[in-house]
Amino acid sequence: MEIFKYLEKYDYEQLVFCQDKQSGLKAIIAIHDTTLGPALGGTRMWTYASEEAAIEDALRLAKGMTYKNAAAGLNLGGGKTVIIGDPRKDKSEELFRAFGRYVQGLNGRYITAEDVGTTVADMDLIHEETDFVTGISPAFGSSGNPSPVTAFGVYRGMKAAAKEAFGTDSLEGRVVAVQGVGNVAYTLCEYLHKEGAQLIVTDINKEAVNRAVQAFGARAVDPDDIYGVECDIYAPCALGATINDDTIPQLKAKVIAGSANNQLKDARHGDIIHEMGIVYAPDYVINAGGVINVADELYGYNQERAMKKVEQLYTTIEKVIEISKRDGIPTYVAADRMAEERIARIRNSRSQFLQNGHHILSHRISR
Ligand SMILES: NC(=O)c1ccc[n+]([C@@H]2O[C@H](COP(=O)([O-])OP(=O)(O)OC[C@H]3O[C@@H](n4cnc5c(N)ncnc54)[C@H](O)[C@@H]3O)[C@@H](O)[C@H]2O)c1
Ligand SMILES: CC(C)C[C@H](N)C(=O)O
Repeated sequence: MEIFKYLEKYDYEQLVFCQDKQSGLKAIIAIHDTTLGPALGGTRMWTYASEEAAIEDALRLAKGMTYKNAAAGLNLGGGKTVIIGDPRKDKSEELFRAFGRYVQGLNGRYITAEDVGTTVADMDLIHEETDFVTGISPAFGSSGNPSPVTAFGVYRGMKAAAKEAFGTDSLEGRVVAVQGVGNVAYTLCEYLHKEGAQLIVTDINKEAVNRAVQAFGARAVDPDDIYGVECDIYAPCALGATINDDTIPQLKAKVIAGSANNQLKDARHGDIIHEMGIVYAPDYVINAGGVINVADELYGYNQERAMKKVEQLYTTIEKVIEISKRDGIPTYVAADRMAEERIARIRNSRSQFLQNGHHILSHRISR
C-alpha cells in the first residue's frame, strides 16, 4: 500500500503507529478529518490477517466516523483506532495504559471509546492515562456502555425506514432477520419483540443464538441462510460488507436497517439495492446512537438529553430518504451529501479568522 497516496486520495489528516514492546501494544490511530472538531471514534481490537489489513480497517473506519459524526450533527471529526491482537487473549492493563499514553500524546486531537473487541473496563484502563476517552464507567459520571443506546437508535431509524417501505412505522407483525445477536442486536431484539415483531436470528456464536431464541421466541437459522429468509427487514448487526454480489440476489427484505459499520461491500452495491426498491438506512446514520451518547460526556453526561438526541435518528433517516427521493439518488449517496455539506458549511464559516485564546504573536505584542 502506498500510504501517502492513499491518505491524499481520501484526504486523511494523520496516521499514527503506536508500538510498545513491554506491553505488546501494536495500534494504529487514524485521524480522517477534524474540521468539525476533535476526531472521536472507537478502538477496535481484532486479529488482522496482515498489517495492511489493519491499516485499511483503521482508515476506512475513521472516514466513516467523519461522516457519522457530521450526519449526526455533532461538532466532532472522525478517527478510529485498531489494536492488533486477540481480545480474548491479548488484553492487559499495561497494553491499554500504554495505548492511553499515545492518546494523551495527541493532546485532544483524537478522543476514543469502545468498538468491537473493547469494553467499558478497557476504557477505564485507558482513562488511567488520559482524559481523552469516553464510554468509561458511570462511576466517573460517564456514559458507560454505548451498545444499548446504539440499539435504540437503530430501532428508531428502522421504524422511519419501515414507514417509507410499508406506509406505517409500526413494526408489529413485521418479520425482522437479525444477523449477529451481540451487544447491540440483543437490545435491538428487545425493542422489536416488545413491539410485536417476529424475529429470525443468526450468529456464529451458538450461545448468543440460544439466548435470543429463549428470550424472544426467535427462529434460528444458520449464518449463511439469513440473507434468503422470507422477511420484511434485514438487520445486519455483525461485521461489515454483508451487502455484496453474493448476498443481494438472495434478499427478500424491503428494508435494510442494522447496526454494522460499512455494510455495503462497495458503493455500487448501494446502487443495486436502490434500483431494486429496497429502502436502505445508511449504516453510519442509523448506528450513530453510541457516538451521540458518548459525545454527550463532553458536555457533562446527561442520559435524558442523550436519549432525546438519539431518538431524533428517526428524523435523520427521514431526511436522508427525502433527499434521496428529491434528487433521485440512493440513500447512501444522500447521506454522504448531507454529511459533506455540513462539513463544507463549517469549513467555510471557519475561514473568517477568529482569535481563540492567546494570539500566536502575543509574546511579541506584549514586548
Ligand atoms: N457497540 C456499539 O455501540 C456500536 C456502534 C456503532 C456500530 N456498531 C457496529 O455494530 C456491529 C455490532 O456491534 P456489537 O457491539 O454488537 O458487536 P458484538 O461483537 O457484541 O456483536 C457482533 C455479533 O456478531 C456475531 N458475528 C460475527 N460474525 C458473524 C457472522 N458472519 N454471522 C453471524 N454472526 C456473526 C458475533 O458472534 C457477535 O455475537 C459492529 O459492526 C459494530 O462496528 C456498534
Ligand atoms: C464512539 C463509539 C461509540 C463508536 C462506535 N463504536 C461506532 O462505530 O460508532
